[in-house]
Amino acid sequence: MKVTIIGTGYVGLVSGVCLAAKGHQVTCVDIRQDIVSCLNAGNPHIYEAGLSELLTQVIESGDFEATTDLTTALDRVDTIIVAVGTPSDGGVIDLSYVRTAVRKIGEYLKNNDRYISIIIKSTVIAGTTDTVVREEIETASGKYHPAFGLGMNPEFLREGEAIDDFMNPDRIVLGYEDPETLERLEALYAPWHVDKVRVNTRTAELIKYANNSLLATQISAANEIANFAAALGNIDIMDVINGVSLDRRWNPILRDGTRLNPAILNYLIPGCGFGGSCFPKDIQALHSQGQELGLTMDITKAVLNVNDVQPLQVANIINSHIKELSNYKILILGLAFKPGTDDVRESASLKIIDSLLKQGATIFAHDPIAATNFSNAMGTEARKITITSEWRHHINDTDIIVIVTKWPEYIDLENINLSGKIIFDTRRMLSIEKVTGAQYFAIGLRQS
Ligand SMILES: NC(=O)c1ccc[n+]([C@@H]2O[C@H](COP(=O)([O-])OP(=O)(O)OC[C@H]3O[C@@H](n4cnc5c(N)ncnc54)[C@H](O)[C@@H]3O)[C@@H](O)[C@H]2O)c1
Ligand SMILES: O=c1ccn([C@@H]2O[C@H](COP(=O)(O)OP(=O)(O)O[C@H]3O[C@H](CO)[C@@H](O)[C@H](O)[C@H]3O)[C@@H](O)[C@H]2O)c(=O)[nH]1
Repeated sequence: MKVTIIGTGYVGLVSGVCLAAKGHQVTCVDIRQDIVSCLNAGNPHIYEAGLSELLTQVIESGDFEATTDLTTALDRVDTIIVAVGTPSDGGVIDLSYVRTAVRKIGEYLKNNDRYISIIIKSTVIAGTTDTVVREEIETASGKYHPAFGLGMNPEFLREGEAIDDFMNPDRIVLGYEDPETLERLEALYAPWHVDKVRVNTRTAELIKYANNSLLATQISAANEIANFAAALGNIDIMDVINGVSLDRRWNPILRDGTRLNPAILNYLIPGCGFGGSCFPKDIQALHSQGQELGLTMDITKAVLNVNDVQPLQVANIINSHIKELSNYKILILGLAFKPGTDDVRESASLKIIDSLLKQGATIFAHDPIAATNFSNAMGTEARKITITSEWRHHINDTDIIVIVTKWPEYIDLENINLSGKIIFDTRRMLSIEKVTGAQYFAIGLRQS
């Protein structure tokens, strides 16, 4: 099947190469010529494990091409996927990229009588595809749905595991407003044999938000209890979480007496808050849409409130031992919002470094792949910190080491003599007993 994808970021590019690897002929469109040139040369502009190899493979098989030429890309296909960004504009979803992309499709349809299905993959608030998207296309084309098709196929990939998530999804949600579009979605995902959920587009949209919101709610709830444990003292929140997770409703006991160990139990680790390109903006968008509907959205608001201040726990906990940080050298390990990605959007490191700089600390910072993106995100403030590619060289020279991103290489800290230092493990990466000589700090742990 031939398919065009508009927007070639984390989602559009990963979807494009994976659909091509499954045998579809994919054209990816982006407005940025630099991205398109890199992709056609086989070089992804983002980091994802396995992406580079898969891109080379699908270019060589002739199943993948990138272009800035939307018209030619539309000439080739009857199915278009829209995967442009939907950032937050002061807490409200910014649909301008989606509007622009679908308006251009509408302008194309004005002079073209083929039946084209437009499928939104971008995360958009419930009711967007069957109102905003439909109206943009109708206004620009002068044609009315169902003269064209409308679908919504939310994406659930996690950065760092994006290829594997796309190739082996938990389920595929096929949102549709007309039977022809459902047929095309079925054909597109025919190579995948997993649970498929067939619903209208606004249900598909809300499945995406509910999924992210319920995960984020659990993170904030766990973080609040972690802060409680630390405030009371002499409790390690990990012992509490372990105790709770033996409830059979969290972790069922199988007939042979073993446990099911659901993935959520490895996922949920109290720390310095959720970041990334999705949770913060999506939870904000859900909150503001709920308020527009006249709802108070109290839980959603609380999830955001807890998360906003959670990175500041790092400075707070350090300050409970050291009041004045201006003579201290601090090494921040990890700048990406999570391991396996170079994405720094809403990374906890941004807030942690900002709070420590305000106290006059000297900051060294390391990330194996996200340092350049982080520097760009900090802007002129980046001049106030030293970004290093050799974190081990700075150990002797620093007083406090803060692990913010769980990059596997930082486990080496268990084998390094850290005498006299503070190690702050915000991701519970290290075994406390293996940290030699250092004072071990973590969220949800205050040893008396
Ligand atoms: N990043 C993730 O892990 C993830 C996972 C699931 C869903 N999503 C959702 O998918 C959407 C895309 O996210 P992303 O992280 O891939 O975004 P991104 O910012 O990485 O990529 C968006 C791309 O769209 C391009 N673009 C913008 N307007 C365009 C236009 N009119 N024509 C062609 N290209 C255009 C941009 O140049 C950019 O390359 C968002 O709605 C996001 O919420 C993201
Ligand atoms: O107990 C936890 C678990 C996660 N996080 C943080 O939560 C954020 C999100 O993590 P994760 O879900 O692994 O990464 P994303 O790549 O942002 O993926 C989420 O957002 C995507 C975009 O919507 C969805 O597609 C995925 O299903 C959803 O997991 C990261 O900052 C994590 O460090 C915590 O702070 N504590």
